[in-house]
Amino acid sequence: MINMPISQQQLDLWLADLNLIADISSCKATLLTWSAVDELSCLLYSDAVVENEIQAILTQLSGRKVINANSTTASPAFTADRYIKDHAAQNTTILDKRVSLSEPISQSPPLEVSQHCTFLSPSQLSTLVGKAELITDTQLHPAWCTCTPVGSVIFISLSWPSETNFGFLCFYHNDPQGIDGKTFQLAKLVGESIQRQLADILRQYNVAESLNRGTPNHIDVIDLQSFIDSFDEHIWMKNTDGIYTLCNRSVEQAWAKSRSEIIGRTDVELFGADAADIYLEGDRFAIESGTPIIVAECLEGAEPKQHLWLETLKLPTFNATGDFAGVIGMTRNISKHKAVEDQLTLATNVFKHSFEGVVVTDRHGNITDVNGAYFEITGYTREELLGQNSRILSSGRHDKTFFDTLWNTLLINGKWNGEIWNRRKNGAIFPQNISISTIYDEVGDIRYFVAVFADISAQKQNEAQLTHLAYFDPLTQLPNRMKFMMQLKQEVRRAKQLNLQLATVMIDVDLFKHINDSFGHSIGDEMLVELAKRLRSQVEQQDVLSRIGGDEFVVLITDINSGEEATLATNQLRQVFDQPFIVSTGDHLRLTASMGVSLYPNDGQDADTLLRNADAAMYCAKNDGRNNYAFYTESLTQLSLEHLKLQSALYGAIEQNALYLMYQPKLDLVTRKTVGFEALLRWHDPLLGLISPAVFIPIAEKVGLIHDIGLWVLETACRQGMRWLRDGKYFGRIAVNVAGQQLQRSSFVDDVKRVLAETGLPAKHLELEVTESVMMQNPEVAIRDLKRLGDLGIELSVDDFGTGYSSLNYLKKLPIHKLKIDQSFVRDIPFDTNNTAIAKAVIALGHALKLDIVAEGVETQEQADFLLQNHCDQAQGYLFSRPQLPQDLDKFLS
Ligand SMILES: Nc1nc2c(ncn2[C@@H]2O[C@H](COP(=O)(O)O[C@H]3[C@@H](O)[C@H](n4cnc5c(=O)[nH]c(N)nc54)O[C@@H]3COP(=O)(O)O)[C@@H](O)[C@H]2O)c(=O)[nH]1
Repeated sequence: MINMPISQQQLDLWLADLNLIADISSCKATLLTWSAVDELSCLLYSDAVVENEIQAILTQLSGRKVINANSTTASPAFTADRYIKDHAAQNTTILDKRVSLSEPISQSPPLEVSQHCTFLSPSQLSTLVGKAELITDTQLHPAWCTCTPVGSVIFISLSWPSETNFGFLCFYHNDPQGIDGKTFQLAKLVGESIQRQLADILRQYNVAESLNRGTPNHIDVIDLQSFIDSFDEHIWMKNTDGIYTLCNRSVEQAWAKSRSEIIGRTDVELFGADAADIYLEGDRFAIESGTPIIVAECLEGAEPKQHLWLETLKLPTFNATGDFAGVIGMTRNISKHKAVEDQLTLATNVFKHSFEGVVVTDRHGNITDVNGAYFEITGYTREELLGQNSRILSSGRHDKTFFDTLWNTLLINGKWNGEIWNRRKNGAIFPQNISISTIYDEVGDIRYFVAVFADISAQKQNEAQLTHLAYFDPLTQLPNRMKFMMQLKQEVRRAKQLNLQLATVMIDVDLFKHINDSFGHSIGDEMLVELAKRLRSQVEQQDVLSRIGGDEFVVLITDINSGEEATLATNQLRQVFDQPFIVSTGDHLRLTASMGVSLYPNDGQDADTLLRNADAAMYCAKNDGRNNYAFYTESLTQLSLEHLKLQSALYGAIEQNALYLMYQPKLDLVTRKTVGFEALLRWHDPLLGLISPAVFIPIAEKVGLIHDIGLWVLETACRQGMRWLRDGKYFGRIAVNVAGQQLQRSSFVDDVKRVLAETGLPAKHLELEVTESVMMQNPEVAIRDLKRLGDLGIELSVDDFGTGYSSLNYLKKLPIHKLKIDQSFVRDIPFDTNNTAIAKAVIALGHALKLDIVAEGVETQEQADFLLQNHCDQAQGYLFSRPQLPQDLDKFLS
């Protein structure tokens, strides 16, 4: 601030100038000044000026409330606003030149020193009055159109030499075009004159100040050299001709010249013309401004960090009579300061441009600074945040303990890192990864906290998606096995605590593979999605439904009180299969499922056991003919363990030659002659021993090995038949058992043809035994395929007849030749009246359909006699022969 008294005499002169121009140009004039509190007021005005005109101009130029509009006297001490203007640095070895205008000390109050502004040459100084504008018609000017009653106006800005604003010189007329270019020229002349007088006022003030200090005594003068030599700073003085008259030891060292080489010389002589120009320009500015200035210069080193930054204070000095006596210079090394400043700039830029949000709070958590990223992320403006407590962002997601731990860690360790959910201005909560550091003061007290955070919403979303993928089935969106197990474990814990019961229901869709094979996987997927939907609709909200495998679902029923309730719930689940599934092809497809139920706590105390036991029960249901459900019993555990062992052993059985065939003769009951042999598969595992096909065939079907095994049996049996044929042994037909899955395979007929072709066995020596239930599973397909096989010359028999449900309608359509009465009906005949009746009925039925009847499992003569008496055609059983290896069958071969 410049706080300078202006004499009444000076004000009178300026007023005279104003009146003169006003008279000559028939206009009105006013001189406006800025006050210490940044308010524009009227200092002087010419005759005929009216108050509301000044008011309008003041309002226009200051754009704010004005004071003292009609004052005609100078304020004894007024100040001017700061005016800062930047000029680009000149491209010389002196990289940066700045002039800081330190103003002289006034009487009262003291002036503020070090107002920084850009260095200006004397010629540039005159441009301070160049901020002049002539507006010939205020009504046509967008900024001035409201400034009635002023019609035309000239305004010229005035400054102190330090570029500190002084005020405005205004000439105006009430009419548009009332002011012309000539008045503008005159006005600028008056402006320049006032500008020069302002510089004189400042200079005179300085001289008066110096005189006030008194004359230096003799001792001061003689000790001057010693005095200045004691400074590390370079101190020198040049006279009015620019000749060095004084320098200290630091100058001699820095310039590598002795005092005698410096004193009496000019800058041109010492440093050459180019450098001298720059130095003298600074001197001139100090001289013309009459105030101290600071020039910063950089002496370039090889690398930026070797640059030497110097700052020279240039003070114009005056003798006792107030005449200019020369310039004193004091230079100090500001490289360290500059480095700190650079670091500060760098830190500021990092703060400003960081992608991470940065917030600085005081030790009470009140926000003192935020960077751009911070308010972009939070949605608040800087103004809204400053002074607020950082709690403003609190989402309410974290409890008191969380924040207690955070603050304790901060206080003890000085830093904390973690994830916090905060709330944006728009209310949305978002996760952030945040690092908070404590900043201490010199005595170790907490001064600030600085928090740097990244918005990790996107990362969280990705994580959530990955978690969803890890825990949910993408097709049905149901929890997967992993998620189900977690929930089951949790529910078991809860059930333990609250003494509750649970039911785990394993659901396996029967023969779902055929849907995929026959209709394609996308139809299969459609059905699974629909099935998931139907199952969901049957379970209670608190129950858990999960898809744990391709066609396997599991339901956890949490609220049951007894096994009966579990039965009810399971039956309800079964209802979802009642309706056909209408797929996108328009087909109405039906599904059935086998279900197994295990109960907590009876069937297992933990999640793994419960699931395993539900699985075992489900297999039991499956083995019982599918489309069924079973509850777990303890014996199932042992069974499923054995199944598992067998299952893995079965995979290597073919390669290890552990499979072989035995043959059981079939005899004509009348002639007792051999009519054929049934090939019966045997598996002797080196570790598990002899395993019955009744046990391992269903396992082979379950694990998908039945096709390979079935083909192996067919090939082996056909080769045996060929061997007998080659040996000239008559054997009738070799009967091979066909599993349900084999027959359902679309390539089955072609496989049989290929085996016959490869082995060379004529079809007339082959018989295929298909169980009644397999034929009835898909009678249309069975009729089609069996017919093709029959057409080849192969005989077909219905195995285990009587054990399943045969539709007579289909039976008569099937291209079959024989019915085999199941051994369960042969047992105990003729003594068991039921079996006797059934056996008779089957024989009658078969004969009615023109089929041969074979009784299996004939063990006694009574059975054989009964069958013969009742016209059964053929028989096989232990009575005649057990299944034998081929080499032991010679007596049955003719
Ligand atoms: N898909 C295939 N199934 C096959 C194959 N080989 C056998 N099997 C089926 O396994 C079941 C058990 O067979 P197995 O243990 O061989 O038992 C058969 C005979 O050994 C037995 N049998 C014969 N006579 C008597 C007797 O007088 N008493 C008595 N208790 N058992 C006797 O009966 C079974 C004959 O079965 P069947 O096929 O119904 O004629 C069985 O279901 C076989 O079908 C194969 O390669 N593939």
